[in-house]
Amino acid sequence: MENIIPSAKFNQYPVFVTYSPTKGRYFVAKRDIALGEVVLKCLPLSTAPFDNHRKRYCHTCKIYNSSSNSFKFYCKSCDLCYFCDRECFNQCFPIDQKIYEKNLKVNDEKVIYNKSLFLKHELTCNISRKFSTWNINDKHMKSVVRLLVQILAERLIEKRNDLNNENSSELNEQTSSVFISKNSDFPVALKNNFQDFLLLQSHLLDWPNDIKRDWLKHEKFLMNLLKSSKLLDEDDKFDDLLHMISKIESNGFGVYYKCKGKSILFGRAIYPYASFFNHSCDANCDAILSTLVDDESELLCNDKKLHGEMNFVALRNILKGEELTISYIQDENGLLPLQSRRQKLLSEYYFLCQCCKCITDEKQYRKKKKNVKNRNVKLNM
Ligand SMILES: C[S@@+](CC[C@H](N)C(=O)[O-])C[C@H]1O[C@@H](n2cnc3c(N)ncnc32)[C@H](O)[C@@H]1O
Repeated sequence: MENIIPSAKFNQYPVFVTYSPTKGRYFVAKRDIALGEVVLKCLPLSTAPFDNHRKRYCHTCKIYNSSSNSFKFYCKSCDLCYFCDRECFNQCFPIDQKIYEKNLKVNDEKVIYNKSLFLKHELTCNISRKFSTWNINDKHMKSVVRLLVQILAERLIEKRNDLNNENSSELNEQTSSVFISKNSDFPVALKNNFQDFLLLQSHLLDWPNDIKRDWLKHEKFLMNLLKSSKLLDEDDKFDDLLHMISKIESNGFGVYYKCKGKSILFGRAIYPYASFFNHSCDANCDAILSTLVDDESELLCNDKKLHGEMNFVALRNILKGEELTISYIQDENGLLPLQSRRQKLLSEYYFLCQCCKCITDEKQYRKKKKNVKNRNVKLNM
């Protein structure tokens, strides 16, 4: 748990990671940070739209187009991966690669097919098709397993890469990047690999029995499914998978699009480095996804290479040495009382919130309680 991520990883950003026994690892400001400043940019390790949103979510560039009923390009085999245009389709299916290379260019920069995307799809297409036979209505569980499948595929690709003694940096280079751009903005978004995912915190041991029981009901189906696709290692036990599932649950980000002023959740994603943001009920940072569309369904960001990228932005001026936090729960106006906030975080994330606001509120609550008790004692005298 004390595994601290080397600061060098965040060289370009005004942050570093440190550790506290009560809250684990967390981000701290390396210098004063101004309101609105981007403190971190990350690319997803894996993303999973909910079933009813998959046809409007581009598997390659990660755009969500709420104004489209369904994208025209998709994998007819798994019916899970949809693509906003031919260009994105060809990133995943290099069959048309020759035609593609001849005809397509983005801003005069050569666009190459994404080897990692292609390999991952090859490894998971079969399993995605078999998913339709999974008798479960829980969209949360489904999206968690979809993320798990992609993460296991990532593990296999990285392992094969090591075995083949290939230049792993070459594949890692392509792991999360969609379009390779010569003049990408500085600082560039951070990419992650399976080892980064392994560093994340699991709360499996804190799970209530009913949650564990729910997952155990599906043990046979999931183990068979994963074994048949060769995504499992020989020594993988269901318990190992449950730890990964817990990592996904405790560290996953909801991905939203905007419609009529409301944020609508369309899936989940894993951004391992971004998972070092602890929660605060008075957070000083917020996560913004480049895939967002505004009320008129117009894309806020037209640059394909930036879709799926999560930007973390300062919500106020932050002093050097301050902890950087985001909010895991929705409480826009800060109206939820201490008990409700803590209860929500306990039931959804399995931890007792120790943020500054909760600690201050708790002290006030105790003081009030003590005063009432003293008053009652006096009245009884
Ligand atoms: C997304 S991770 C954040 C990074 C984490 N501290 C670590 O070391 O990996 C979420 C976990 O961090 C801890 N955490 C985050 N915010 C916290 C808070 N306000 N109070 C106590 N623990 C917190 C909890 O264990 C939670 O499950």
